[in-house]
Amino acid sequence: MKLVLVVACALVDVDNRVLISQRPEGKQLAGLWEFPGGKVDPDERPEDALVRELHEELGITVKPACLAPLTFASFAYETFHLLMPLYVCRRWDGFVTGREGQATRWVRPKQLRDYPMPPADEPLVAHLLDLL
Ligand SMILES: Nc1nc2c([nH]c(=O)n2[C@H]2C[C@H](O)[C@@H](COP(=O)(O)OP(=O)(O)OP(=O)(O)O)O2)c(=O)[nH]1
Repeated sequence: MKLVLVVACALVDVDNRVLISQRPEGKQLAGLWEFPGGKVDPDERPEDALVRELHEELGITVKPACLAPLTFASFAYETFHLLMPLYVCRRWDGFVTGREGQATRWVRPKQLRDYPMPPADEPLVAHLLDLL
């Protein structure tokens, strides 16, 4: 099966809340809450891909050095296998705005389970609860 590399980020604010965003209608997994991020382009460094996606999706500027690896998801979807490193980031410039029409929310770690997420993401929540 095709392996797809997607990078994702848990942005954490000063109150230890985590940013999630809702996948827009029309996309695969629409309506589910996910960590911002996206596919790594061929020849692109994962950290650079995440910096690019965070800027495109949320309008913030992040330094690659401010991305700390936390854990990863490995999940077999029907048509591809997702491998998704999850980084944590506590420092960025700018204000978070859903630039692609997506809803965004700052959520306390304990409340993450109240938001339906893609199946690949569910095991990640425990790691955030441990960390935060
Ligand atoms: N960004 C992100 N993607 C996730 C998460 N969990 C999860 O299963 N995914 C999946 C959904 C998509 O299949 C893929 C991310 O790709 P994407 O958002 O860049 O691409 P897409 O399918 O929306 O659209 P496209 O670029 O193929 O047009 O990873 C998550 O927490 N964050």
